[in-house]
Order: sequence, then C-alpha cells, then structure tokens
Amino acid sequence: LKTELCDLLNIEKPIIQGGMAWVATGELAAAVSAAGGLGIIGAGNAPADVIKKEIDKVRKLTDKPFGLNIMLLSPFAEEIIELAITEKIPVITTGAGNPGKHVKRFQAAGSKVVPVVPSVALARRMERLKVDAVIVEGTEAGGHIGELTTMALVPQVIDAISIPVIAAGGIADGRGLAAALTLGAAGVQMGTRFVCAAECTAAEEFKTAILKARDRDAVVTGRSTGHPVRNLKNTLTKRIAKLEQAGTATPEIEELATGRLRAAVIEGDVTEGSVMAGQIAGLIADILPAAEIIENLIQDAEIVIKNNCNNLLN
Ligand SMILES: O=C(O)COc1ccc(-c2c[nH]c(CNC(=O)Nc3ncc(Sc4ccccn4)s3)n2)cc1
Repeated sequence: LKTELCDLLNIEKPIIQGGMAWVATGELAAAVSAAGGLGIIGAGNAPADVIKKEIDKVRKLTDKPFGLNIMLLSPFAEEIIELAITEKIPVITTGAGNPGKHVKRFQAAGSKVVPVVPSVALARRMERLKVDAVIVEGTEAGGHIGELTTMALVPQVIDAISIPVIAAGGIADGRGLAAALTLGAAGVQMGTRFVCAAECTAAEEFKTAILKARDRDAVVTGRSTGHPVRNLKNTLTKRIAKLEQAGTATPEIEELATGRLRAAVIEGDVTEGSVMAGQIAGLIADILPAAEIIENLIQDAEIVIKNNCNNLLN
C-alpha cells in the first residue's frame, strides 16, 4: 500500500505519528520511522537543548527519515526553528499557528515542510507559500483543535489545493486509513493511537486512561480562551467547564488546559493533569509495539479496500 506521500517523504508506509508535546520523544519517533512510517519528535513547549537530545537519540536508533513538530505557540518556537534548520531535519511539521515566514529557510536547508491546517483558507495559504504537503486535522483530534470534522474538512481541502493532503483526527485503525485514502488523502497522521505504543515513554497512567476511555470521554475545554483543547474528562476538565459556564474566562483556564499536560504525561496525574487525547480513544484497547500498530493498519486497510469496496460494487 503505497501513495505519493511515500515518495515525497521517502517512507515505506503513508503513516505519520503525530508530534505530540511531551509524548513524542526520540524513542517513539525512532520506532515509528524504523517500522517504515514517519516518526516525529514533538517540540511542544520545550527549549532547544532538550529537543537536541531527542534528535540525537533518534539518529542513534535509526537512519530512516524522521520529523520534528514545531508548536508555534511555544515560547521557545524561535530557537526550535533555528535548531531545525541547523540540524537539517528531514521533515518539519508545525501546529497551532502559521509557519508562513519560515517555509523558505526550512526548504533551503533541505527539509520538507508539512504544516497542520484546521481550515480550507489556511490550506490554500500554505499552498501559495509552496509547502510540500498539509496535514488536515479534524476536531476529533486530541489537544489544540479546530472546529471542523475530518470527514467534512478533508474532501474540501483536497478539492481546494493540489499538493498532497494527510488526514488526521479520529483515525486509529485500518478502516480509518482506508476511509482517508477513499476521500483522496495521500496518508494519515495518528496521535492518540501512538500514545498507546509500547515504545511511547508517557506514564502508564496516561496510557491506561486512554484504554479506559469511552466514545464521549474526550471533551473540549478552553473555547472561551480561543484555544480549544480536547482532553479526557476528569476533575480538571469538570472544574474548567464550571469556570467557563460561569463566564469567568480567566488566564487560569488557559494555564489549566495547556500548562497541565506535563503533569498528565510525565507524572501520570490523570485526575488534575490535562489528558490530551482524541475522540478515537474509545476505539483503542491495547498497547502494541509501533511496528505492529503500523502492520495491522496496512493489513486491515488492504482487507477493507479489497472486500468492502468490491462487495459494494458487485
Ligand atoms: O495563524 C492562524 O491563522 C491560525 O493558524 C492555525 C490555527 C490552529 C492550528 C492547529 C490546530 N491544530 C493544530 C495541530 N495540533 C496541535 O497543535 N495540537 C496541540 N495540542 C496541544 C498543544 S499545546 C498548546 C495548545 C494551545 C495553546 C498552547 N499550547 S498544540 N494546529 C494551525 C494553524
């Protein structure tokens, strides 16, 4: 199962692991890249020296291409951008902002640039800036989200631009990959599914919270601050919801949502931490090695495409 994305990014399988803050470390990125997908280090809100260590880790573990995700709301975004250019990272993805003014410098250093976009307008703007592809992320995703669903947004972006589209948000098995390819996407990006990879270094409590989650547990907080974030329902989200219902939109809500991610991922505090995860958490029931996650995805997608589609046509 190959697509134009495989040629563009020099990967065997059109599967990208999301560059999640605190979660996407060198170990996880290396395991996904070694298995033929594209592993991505998540810079999140970390400083350059911390991320440099993760880059060195990946380069020790595999010589396959890998990526770095730059979260543009990070206070350290500028130094991470300089690090990415110096390190000649094969693929750079960006989130939570517009990477417009950096695209040319990234590409001059030999990097492919693949921004996440939450709308058709931003996808069009990125194409005009000559980025290499876009990740179209639906509101089903965990973390900082847009308002449109993957099912509605992906085909509209595909009709609006001519560079490859990667579908993200609500995808965790072969059916999701088959659906994305049927919509015309060149591949998929998965975050929540790879949190439950054996090589993921997130706290066991964080992974267990995802395994236990049901369909309606991935709720959105922080709409009142303009930075909506999807996380699993817990004491923290209930407290934020009360503050927002009372109309007391305070900086505390922003801090609560994004400042508490580390507590959940690193310390395993899944009651007062921000357990960022997508709506697909309810589908994930096992912790598997990254290579198995990828193998299952490809095999199941090929079965769906061969069987379901053919039966429908006969
Ligand atoms: O500048 C503009 O026009 C706005 O552009 C954009 C607006 C939103 C996005 C966007 C949506 N989703 C993504 C990719 N996903 C993410 O970025 N997910 C994230 N999860 C946790 C994060 S940590 C955080 C979150 C909020 C505030 C501070 N820190 S970032 N990017 C991309 C571009």
